[in-house]
Amino acid sequence: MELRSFTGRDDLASALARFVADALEHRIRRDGKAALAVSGGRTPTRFFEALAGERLPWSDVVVTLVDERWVDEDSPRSNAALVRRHLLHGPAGAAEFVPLWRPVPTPEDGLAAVSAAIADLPHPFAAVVLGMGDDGHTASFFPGGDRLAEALDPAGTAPVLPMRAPGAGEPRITLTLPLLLAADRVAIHVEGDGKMAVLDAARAGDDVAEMPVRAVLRAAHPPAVFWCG
Ligand SMILES: O=C(O)[C@H](O)[C@@H](O)[C@H](O)[C@H](O)COP(=O)(O)O
Repeated sequence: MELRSFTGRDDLASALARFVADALEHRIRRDGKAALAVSGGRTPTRFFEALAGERLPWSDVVVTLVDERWVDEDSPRSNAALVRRHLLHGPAGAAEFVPLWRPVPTPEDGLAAVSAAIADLPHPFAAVVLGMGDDGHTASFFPGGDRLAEALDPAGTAPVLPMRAPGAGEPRITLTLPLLLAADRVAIHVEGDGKMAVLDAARAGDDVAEMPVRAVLRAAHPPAVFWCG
């Protein structure tokens, strides 16, 4: 992995926004459209606001999520609601947004529709921004996840899978590893000394089932890790 360290959260947010905006501009110049997949959780808010301030041809950008909790957008746990609130406003509101949640009871019920919507996006993605949990999960690749091996299979062909895991809270839906790693640029965004300790532990071992983020750290085209203390 390539570590990019910052002294403050705002500096990190600006640099990550530029890293993503460069990738989007490049893909738009080449293909006319570009897709971006972002993570939810608590970390990305500042980055979303910085990215929303980038001058981009936003109507040529499609935004989706790396993963989603199976909750409607009124829930405080909805990643889609977070993206709408902090990224898709002002000029960035012209971007198309493809959410991963559908108003059906389970991720299995929504899987066909979500898979079709993801297949329709411009591929490969220009950029993917991942987060990381204290248990070493990334996207919804959780330790103990019921479909973890399938989601991490480098030869897997499903773009999207449901995921249930003890540490996941509600059922989830996630883009799969090969789709994410095919992106032009992959970043992992982590903040705080605790997350750096988790990253160090991940780098020190091999067992992907124990810390699934290892599958991303060891990718042939390794991610850029954006970190600040
Ligand atoms: O929906 C989610 O939960 C995420 O996409 C997930 O993979 C997240 O990136 C990590 O759990 C880190 O979350 P925090 O930023 O809240 O620590």
